Amino acid sequence: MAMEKKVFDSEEDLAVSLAKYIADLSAHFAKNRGLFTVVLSGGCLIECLRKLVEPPYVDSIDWSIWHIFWLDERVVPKTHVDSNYKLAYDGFLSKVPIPPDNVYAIDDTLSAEGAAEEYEARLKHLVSSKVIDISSKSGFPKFDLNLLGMGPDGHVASLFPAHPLLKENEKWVTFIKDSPKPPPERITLTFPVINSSDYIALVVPGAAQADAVGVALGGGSGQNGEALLPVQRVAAEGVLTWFLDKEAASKL
Ligand SMILES: O=C1O[C@H](COP(=O)(O)O)[C@@H](O)[C@H](O)[C@H]1O
Repeated sequence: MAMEKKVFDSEEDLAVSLAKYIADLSAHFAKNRGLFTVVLSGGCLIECLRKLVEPPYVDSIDWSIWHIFWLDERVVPKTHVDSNYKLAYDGFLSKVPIPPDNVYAIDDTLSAEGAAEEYEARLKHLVSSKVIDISSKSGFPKFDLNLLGMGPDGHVASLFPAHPLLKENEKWVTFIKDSPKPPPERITLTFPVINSSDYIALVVPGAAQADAVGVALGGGSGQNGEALLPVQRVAAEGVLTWFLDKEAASKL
């Protein structure tokens, strides 16, 4: 796997560079695949996408090829303030002409178990219809671009430090009922799926994440060499790019 680290003077500069990175990948996949599968997380990520919904990108990107998925979701209605769908819709999806049929939200009418099973079944169907590729290396679904955030404790998606779900290596989608960060019930893609992505952007602005960035990029590990933080388990089949501002990078 190739890994790049970009550190920006400000969160504004990070957002500008992230928009160009995503627009370039969209053009690349438009040319090579005719489709662009993009996974969104919640949290700060959506705010960092704000330059994509402005000129020149809002008018120059071919939004018709985009297919949108969620990295994780909270078990709440789509209208709830904690919903990652609502966050993405309000801040991004409502501002760009992605075809509504290409937006694959996690079902908010089901239990955590039910929603995870239903999303995995939907992903399998989309693999059969060739919207999503399968990784020839891992056998798991391979998204074109996975846009990840990271919490101050180093969690990514709804995969938290020292939680047994970190080691899930069969399911594509799973659920958690004891998330240390509220709300407790969530649905999440698993590490084998995340790590089969062609491109991953780890978008981490702000001083609150500095300690975790310091451990992750400083190579900190536990007694038996195991990763201390969930974010240290992130890898991409293609390229993993860290987008940091100088506050987030202050402990490097
Ligand atoms: O709970 C969550 O947290 C992570 C990180 O959020 P951030 O606000 O620290 O960026 C987020 O990526 C995930 O999607 C979300 O459900």
